Amino acid sequence: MRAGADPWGGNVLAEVEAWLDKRTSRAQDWDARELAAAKGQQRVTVVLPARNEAATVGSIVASIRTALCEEVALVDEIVVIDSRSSDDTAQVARGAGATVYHQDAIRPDLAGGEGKGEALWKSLFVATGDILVFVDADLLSFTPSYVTGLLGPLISDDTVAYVKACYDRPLKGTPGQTFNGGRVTELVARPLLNQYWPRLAGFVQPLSGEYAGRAHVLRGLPFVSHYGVELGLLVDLVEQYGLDAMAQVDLGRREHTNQTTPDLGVMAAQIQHTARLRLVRSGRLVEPQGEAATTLVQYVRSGAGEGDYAPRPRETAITERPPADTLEPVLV
Ligand SMILES: O=c1ccn([C@@H]2O[C@H](COP(=O)(O)OP(=O)(O)O)[C@@H](O)[C@H]2O)c(=O)[nH]1
Ligand SMILES: O=C(O)[C@@H](COP(=O)(O)O)O[C@H]1O[C@H](CO)[C@@H](O)[C@H](O)[C@H]1O
Repeated sequence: MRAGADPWGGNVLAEVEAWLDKRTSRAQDWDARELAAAKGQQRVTVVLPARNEAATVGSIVASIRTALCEEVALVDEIVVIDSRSSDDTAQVARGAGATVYHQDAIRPDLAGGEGKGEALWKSLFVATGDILVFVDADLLSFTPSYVTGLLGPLISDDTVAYVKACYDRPLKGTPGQTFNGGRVTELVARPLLNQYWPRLAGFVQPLSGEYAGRAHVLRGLPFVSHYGVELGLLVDLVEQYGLDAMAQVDLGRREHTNQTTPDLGVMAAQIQHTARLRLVRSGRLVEPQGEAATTLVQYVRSGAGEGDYAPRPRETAITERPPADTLEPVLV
């Protein structure tokens, strides 16, 4: 982050200001061929969690395979975790060159996990990379520079454990805007992080679905289910490894298949539950009256007549998987 005079005006911690200068880079700062030469014996796995992404997963996988496996030997493995898709995500991903696993077929002895966080946690049991790069499978703006940029800080600096993407996030239907996307980021995650974890206030896109980390670090962390996974990882990483072990890379622009606002309401609740449970765990919040409600009642027109609405209860409870390294391996 190239700052002139202090643009922050003392509004962020001095540690964050220094971190932004030291640990922020851009995708164009990193060259795939130079990284391929520099990575040495380290293996790189790109993991795509995918639920009903047949329309987009194939082009993302093919783009990575062509540019970063065939043309430049930077990526060693492309894994797609089929997260209970009802379309032909798995077939499309396999046809594009990915190794596809169904999330419930990985460690079936460990039943009961749900959502994106479960898909990512299960990937830890099958990905063979020393460095894992996570990329959403619904991206409409993907380029191989997303992967190269995320790998740059990790391959070039052993003291970096985790790298998060940042980018402009336009939202369909609001031309000319660059920050209307990331609605849950702007309305829920960023306020929560600024209030309770100000050391994380330097992450421009704390919920971005593109990030990378050292596999042994990720296997030592719990994974929150559903959409709590990104916030949970950020909080646990800064508390266990410190801010200086984390970096962010500007990938330019990110467009993806946007969910509806009510569906993002469920995501928001899951993220709020994640933050609340981290605050309770650290003793910063006391819940005298027991658990917070996990049913979110939304409303739809009942169709019966003016003013008639039907409640639409949505479950927002989260669970958490323990660090993968704490589990006994199973003999197959
Ligand atoms: O239960 C789930 C929910 C989501 N995803 C994947 O996680 C990524 C991000 O999810 P989504 O696009 O729903 O979130 P958004 O980007 O809209 O916030 C996408 O590749 C999804 O296919 C998944 O693997 N399992
Ligand atoms: O950043 C956000 O607010 C949400 C929703 O983005 P949009 O409002 O649909 O652009 O998207 C992210 O959040 C999820 C929860 O952490 C991540 O899993 C997604 O990968 C990410 O796209």
